[in-house]
Amino acid sequence: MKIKQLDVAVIGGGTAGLAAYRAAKEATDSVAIIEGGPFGTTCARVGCMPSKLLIAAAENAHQYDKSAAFGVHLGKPEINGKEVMKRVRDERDRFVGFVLESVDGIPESDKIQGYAKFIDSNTLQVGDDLQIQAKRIVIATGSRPSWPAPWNDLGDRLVVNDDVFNWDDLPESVAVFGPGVIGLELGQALHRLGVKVLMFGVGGQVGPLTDPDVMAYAYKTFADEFYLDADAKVSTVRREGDKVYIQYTDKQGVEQEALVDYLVAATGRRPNVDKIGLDQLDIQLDEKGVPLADKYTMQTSIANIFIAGDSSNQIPLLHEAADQGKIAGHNAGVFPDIRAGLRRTPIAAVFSDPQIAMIGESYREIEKRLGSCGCFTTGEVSFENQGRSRVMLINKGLLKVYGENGTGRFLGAEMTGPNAEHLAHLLAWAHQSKMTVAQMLDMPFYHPVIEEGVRTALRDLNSKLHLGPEMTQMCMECGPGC
Ligand SMILES: Cc1cc2nc3c(=O)[nH]c(=O)nc-3n(C[C@H](O)[C@H](O)[C@H](O)COP(=O)(O)OP(=O)(O)OC[C@H]3O[C@@H](n4cnc5c(N)ncnc54)[C@H](O)[C@@H]3O)c2cc1C
Ligand SMILES: NC(=O)c1ccc[n+]([C@@H]2O[C@H](COP(=O)([O-])OP(=O)(O)OC[C@H]3O[C@@H](n4cnc5c(N)ncnc54)[C@H](O)[C@@H]3O)[C@@H](O)[C@H]2O)c1
Repeated sequence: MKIKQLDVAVIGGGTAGLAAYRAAKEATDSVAIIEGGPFGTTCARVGCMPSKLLIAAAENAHQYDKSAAFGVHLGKPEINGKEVMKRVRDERDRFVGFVLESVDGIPESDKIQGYAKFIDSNTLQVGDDLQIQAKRIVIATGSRPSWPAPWNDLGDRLVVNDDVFNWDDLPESVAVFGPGVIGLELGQALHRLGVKVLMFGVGGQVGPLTDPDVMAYAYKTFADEFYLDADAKVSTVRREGDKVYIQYTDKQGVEQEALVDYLVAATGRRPNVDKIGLDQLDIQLDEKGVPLADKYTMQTSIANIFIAGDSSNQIPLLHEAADQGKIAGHNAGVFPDIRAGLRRTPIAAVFSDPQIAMIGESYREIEKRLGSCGCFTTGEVSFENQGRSRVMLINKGLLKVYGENGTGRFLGAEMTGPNAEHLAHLLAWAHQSKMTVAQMLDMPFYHPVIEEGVRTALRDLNSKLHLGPEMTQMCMECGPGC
């Protein structure tokens, strides 16, 4: 058995692991990163980037549906599935290439290929013939898709996001299970690219939303475009030849049968911490078996072990993985003199159409914290009559903004609607700056822009907080349709 001594060992060479490696390296030269699979990151290989590439193709195909309303008749698009998937794969490979270039810049002696498992809180077994003795360890092992075990009988007809981005061609039909973030993004994109899509959820949940009004709006909008039952009653799922047979009761209560090419499982992801030997450690775990960690230091209940990224089960998003990795790596490097790192205002965007965004505290969190004392108020705007959105024919959406009674502090927002990815940044920056609703309204707003919709929601909120004047409907002082 080969023994390697290190100050810091980072398990996992994804976004969080690479950030942790770099941060730890600033404090000590004795750092290594252990990767069990290929380098390249989930984001670039099978996550953020290929999903946005597929969506970009779908948005282009969708222009055809929209243009006639402007009097512009483009003709029915011919969608070449092979070309669509080739661009997705080629561009995906470019993004992976950029990551690999940066990994190439890491000295070979700092990179260890193999799957790591804890033997004790300072020792890792990597493969059969290497043991690493590390003073500090960062767990950055990411997450993987999870699905109900009986679906394994579908064999290669059961696919997850990783498989979709490797397709050579588009299939004719799919059933997407899980109208969460991945399900909505992939399912709607496939639908717009001409694939027949059935989408099934459980319990009525749509996307990551927690505000019931915004969720109901989003549900109706997506269900108007393709078959979506967010609280589906599916009685049979089985393989039939090269197809998947599905029996379900539709939203009208009628028994239906469908044969589709694939079942796309988008039923959530689980942190990769179940096979890394945590049972060898006396470490505190949450109800899902994930090590508990301080959100500001990323330190677990074992002082020399840190965790970052999707494996921490905190906020499974790319920028959070990078931030957490930096914090965990820095603290592993300077241990025991650890520091609280910067945690930014939460921001999340779903790249569906209309997009979905959440900023700051969610409605559910605010309701739990302030609901019983009646200490918060909600303002809202519908984008249906919002001027700029109507001009562009993207006038679908609802934005709800939440403010604290008395102080007028902006607490958070949930929305589905046009340009949500951009509006979310405005709102998140205001939230992180701890602005009040009145201060946000002091900021400039151009005309005619979609941001004027945000101003309407903030005015509504300020008025309901009894901090601003009554709302004037159809006010003309800032231009038509503001
Ligand atoms: C389809 C999809 C779309 C997404 N879109 C977005 C988006 O638009 N915006 C956004 O912010 N986020 C998005 N995400 C989420 C984002 O991709 C993740 O939050 C982020 O990539 C997590 O990074 P990570 O470093 O924690 O994990 P990873 O990048 O997965 O890295 C973990 C690494 O650890 C390795 N590993 C695991 N176990 C071991 C072990 N025992 N030993 C050694 N190595 C090990 C793995 O091989 C892997 O390389 C998306 C995710 C998916 C799946
Ligand atoms: N745009 C983005 O930022 C982006 C895009 C994709 C993924 N992500 C990240 O990846 C994470 C995982 O995404 P996800 O979509 O897999 O998880 P998710 O938790 O967002 O959605 C899973 C959905 O599946 C449903 N579900 C669970 N079991 C089911 C079953 N048996 N049948 C039908 N539906 C079922 C759940 O109710 C939920 O709606 C997200 O939380 C997000 O952090 C982010």
